[in-house]
Amino acid sequence: ESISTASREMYARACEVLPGGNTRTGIFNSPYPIYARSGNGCRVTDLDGVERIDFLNNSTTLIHGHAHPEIVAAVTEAAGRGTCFALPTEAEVEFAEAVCARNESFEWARFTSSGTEAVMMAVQAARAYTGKPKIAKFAGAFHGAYDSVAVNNYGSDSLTPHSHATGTPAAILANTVMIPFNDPDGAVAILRENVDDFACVLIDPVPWRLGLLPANREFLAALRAFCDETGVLLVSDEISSFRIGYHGAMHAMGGVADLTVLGKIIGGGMPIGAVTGRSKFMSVFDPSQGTPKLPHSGSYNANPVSMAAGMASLRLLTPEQIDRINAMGEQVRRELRSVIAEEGLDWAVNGMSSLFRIVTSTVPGSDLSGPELSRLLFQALLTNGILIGNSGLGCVSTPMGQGEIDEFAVNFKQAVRQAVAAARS
Ligand SMILES: Cc1ncc(COP(=O)(O)O)c(/C=N\OC[C@H]2NC(=O)[C@@H](CON)NC2=O)c1O
Repeated sequence: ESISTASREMYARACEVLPGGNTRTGIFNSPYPIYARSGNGCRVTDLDGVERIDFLNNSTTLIHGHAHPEIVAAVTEAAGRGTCFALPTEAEVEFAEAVCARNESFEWARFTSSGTEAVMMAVQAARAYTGKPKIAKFAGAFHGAYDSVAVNNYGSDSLTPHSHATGTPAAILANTVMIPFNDPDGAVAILRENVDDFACVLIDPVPWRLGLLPANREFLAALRAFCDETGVLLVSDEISSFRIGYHGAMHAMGGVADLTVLGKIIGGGMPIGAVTGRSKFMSVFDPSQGTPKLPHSGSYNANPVSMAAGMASLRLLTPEQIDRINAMGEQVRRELRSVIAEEGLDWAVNGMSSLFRIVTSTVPGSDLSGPELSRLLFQALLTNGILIGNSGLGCVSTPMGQGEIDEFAVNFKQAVRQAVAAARS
């Protein structure tokens, strides 16, 4: 049934000028997406004026929700003094100081306008520093649209490289090696097969496309030991997982990376990406000693509006706030699990800290499994006042309180029943 008349009409209009009316694959939903009109705190309103609690927060970007007054004030003030310059600004230095203060391995930082670009620059920095061509990534893990890493990034554990970007040259796939997650012996054995060709290992310590299950400490220790022994760089992509602790995901799990990629929450809702890490590796970007090994420009790199929004976002993200949303995240996972148990379903609710992911049945052949059921659940939640990702991804934001969690639990029960009924009809 039509969830939103205005969105359906807007979608028809969009299809005249955008491929499939879309400009971001991850948020396309058939028969048409719901269009946002506005957001305020932890609630988002669509073109029909329907309000929902936003447990997706732009795929976990908006850790302080929509239109946080301090972030809006910072953006407005910065924009009023000029949105971008072909000159560096104090805002870039101040924000780099704030980012580097988050983790002792963040000696130098560098900014981009998206996480995808930051992953690309981190991989290129590893290749520039080591002179080696190959990179290793985990089968199924998502790291954005850069073609060297957009390989096996939809959750499959296949170790055979395949790209979802049709037409990616074989030479790209030849330099991207798949290794198995949380399998120290399996991963290190594959790495040793081409040890002299590797620039880096790229890991998201809490890979949400792999079900949002964290890397275990032994696994991280095995990767660190391999990298220390061989000089292969360990690159931690914490674009989504940095929020799990004040010093980031690797730190929270006892690991140490050589380079760390950041994005999403550090930008306060404005376009952002960052590469951080040991100065010896980051030196490939340094132009002060002559032509850098790795030139990297970008018209909006470190633009003062993103810097100001990022400063406000990090300032608001105190250890106390992180502890509070992490406790709420634990409560959300507990509430959803009890609903699933009451309904007699074998679904899982994974995640840690303020992140969660609802994974429908993993029993092979179950009629209540797979992406189709996740989409039915997503649609049912939309008609029950809740927004989560179409793959079951969600997160808690700082404007939330007990009321939102209680409302989610009640509406989730209704949505689960509707989704199961629809799956069985
Ligand atoms: C670990 C990781 N690495 C790199 C990126 C890319 O950063 P971006 O260019 O700033 O989007 C991301 C970005 N986003 O992941 C979620 C993304 N992927 C998606 O498929 C959909 C998920 O919707 N449920 N929407 C999204 O925004 C990431 O999580």
